[in-house]
Amino acid sequence: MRLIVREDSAEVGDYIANYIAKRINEFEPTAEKPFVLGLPTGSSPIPTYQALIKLHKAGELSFKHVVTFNMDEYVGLPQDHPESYHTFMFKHFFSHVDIPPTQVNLLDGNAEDLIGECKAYEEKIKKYGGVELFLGGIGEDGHIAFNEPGSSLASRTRIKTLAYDTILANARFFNNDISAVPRMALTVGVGTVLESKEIVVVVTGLRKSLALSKAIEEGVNHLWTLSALQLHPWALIVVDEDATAELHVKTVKYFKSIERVQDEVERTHAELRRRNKNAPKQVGSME
Ligand SMILES: N[C@@H]1[C@@H](O)[C@H](O)[C@@H](COP(=O)(O)O)O[C@@H]1O
Repeated sequence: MRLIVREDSAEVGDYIANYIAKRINEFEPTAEKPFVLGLPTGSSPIPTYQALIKLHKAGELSFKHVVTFNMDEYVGLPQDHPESYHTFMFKHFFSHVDIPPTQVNLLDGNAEDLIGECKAYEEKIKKYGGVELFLGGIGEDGHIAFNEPGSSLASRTRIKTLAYDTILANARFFNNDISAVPRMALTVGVGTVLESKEIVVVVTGLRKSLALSKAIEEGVNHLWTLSALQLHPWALIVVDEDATAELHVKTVKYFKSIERVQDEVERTHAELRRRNKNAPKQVGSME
């Protein structure tokens, strides 16, 4: 696992957007071989979406051959409700880029057969050959998507009852009216996320600092579902300084030093490739 620390949420957003853009561009997606991208909602990924939109408007990134799968959606909230994740995604991202709406996948929290909806979602992901990169955010209790504490680390897309803490945390989006927050959601499982080729998670703000320390400084534990990332071969967490508040100074210094060494290695390789086109493209990884 890699941890990248940036000064604030705007820098985190820029870092992740550039990272995703590089992955998509290197993949060279086509209609036959689209790039499959998993996406989250929440306030933390908004700077990433803004930075991705900027890259798109600058002509550096296209979503024409990108297929997206969102992580989760509330159950029972009308699709056009201002706080549905469907509305969120179009408002903050999809409406500003060139992704064809037919390539956007969101769970339908109003489906008559919710279990069937979850099953079909998993099947559709499989049909595309799996998710290439899953971008995620976390809740204060360390949940990834809506995989609340105690979720099976092998869980798949399913209906989930929300933890009371999450209902409280999300009440800010419903005029602080706790009773207006849906009690259930459809969410991809921890197992679904772990199956993607690569995972990138955004963690910003002091509120998330305890969850971050539990997830990376302690063992894999279903009470902090983000910790399951430790089992993944290619996981990256990008955080701001505030989110590191509960980490040991040693941990932060360690991950910062790895980033410095990796930058140096990449610069050396870029220089080698400039001088000798036959130099190997791959440099060592940091996972
Ligand atoms: N289900 C979503 C999560 O997927 C998201 O990560 C979390 C964080 O939201 P925020 O970034 O606003 O703190 O919100 C909800 O709980």
